[in-house]
Amino acid sequence: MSPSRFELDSTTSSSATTCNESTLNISAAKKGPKTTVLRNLGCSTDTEFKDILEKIEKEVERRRSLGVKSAERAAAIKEIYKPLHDHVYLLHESYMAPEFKQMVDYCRSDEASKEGLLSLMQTEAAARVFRFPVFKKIFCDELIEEMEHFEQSRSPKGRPNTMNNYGILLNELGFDEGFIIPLREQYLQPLTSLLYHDCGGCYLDSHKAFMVKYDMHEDLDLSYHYDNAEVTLNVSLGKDFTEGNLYFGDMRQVPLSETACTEVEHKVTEGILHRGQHMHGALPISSGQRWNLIVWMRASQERNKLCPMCNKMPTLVEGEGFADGFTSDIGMSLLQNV
Ligand SMILES: O=C(O)CCC(=O)C(=O)O
Ligand SMILES: [Fe+2]
Repeated sequence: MSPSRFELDSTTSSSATTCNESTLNISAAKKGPKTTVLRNLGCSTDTEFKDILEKIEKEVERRRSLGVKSAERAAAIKEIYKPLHDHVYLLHESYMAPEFKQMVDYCRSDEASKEGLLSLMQTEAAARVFRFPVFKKIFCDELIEEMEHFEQSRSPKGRPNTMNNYGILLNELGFDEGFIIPLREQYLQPLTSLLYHDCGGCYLDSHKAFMVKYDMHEDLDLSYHYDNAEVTLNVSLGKDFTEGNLYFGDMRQVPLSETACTEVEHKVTEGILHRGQHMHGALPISSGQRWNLIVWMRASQERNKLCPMCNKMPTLVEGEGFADGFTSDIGMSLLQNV
């Protein structure tokens, strides 16, 4: 039986901790040390406090309802959406680049070692950032066609996160069972076990998968950030575009002043594998349209101990589907007693 999945209680994670508690009593909060964050952000008058607290409450509510809204969209999509290419929802080896299959076969073999795998890979593009062919071009084209068909449909659309306004959440379309789960379990985990054994690569047990899309008239780039993931796969699917390379800095724990960034070219059909906590961003495209498949892979064994987003012991509430990839065997009451 698989354990239930949990998400972060957004009312108590990172900056929301201070802010949510402040909502209880603005005047009292203004006197306490917990408002330092808001003060440092320039909040000093009653009106400013009230405004910011309203915004925070709205954001907390938005995050709390994400799972339920997503499940509602998934149900509506199942009901009304007619796929263009049914076959792209089921992972098949014929979609994969031969180099990728060779790497996976090697990793599944008894003599597999990290050094052996590295010798099969094209490059280590930056520190522990690996680039290699994943899919055949024909499959990449069909997957984009399916996304465009979906985008044009009247189905509701879930966007991946606040930084990405035009991407598509793949679980809502029904990609998890037949495509992303087998890709993660049978093909990616053999690689990540060797490459990222120190950050959960051996026991990735859930994910969040989505498409990102950049276009001259829409989003052009993605700011510097880290992922809510232990390990991330990012596959360039097309279409034709210029520029839009990825860049990588250092792990998020390293101060920006001590970080030099490395630009990594990302070619269509190739995947880039990196640690979720490795800071990165996407440079603006200068023409065309760029689509990427992003799989944020999670290891509950890692994140149950330390939340990768706020670097604290997580405080959890029960969530829909994979939620944020946390699990619990000890029951909600204990988890919420923080
Ligand atoms: O656009 C890209 O290639 C990067 C996307 C990314 O880093 C993300 O969605 O987390
Ligand atoms: Fe990212």
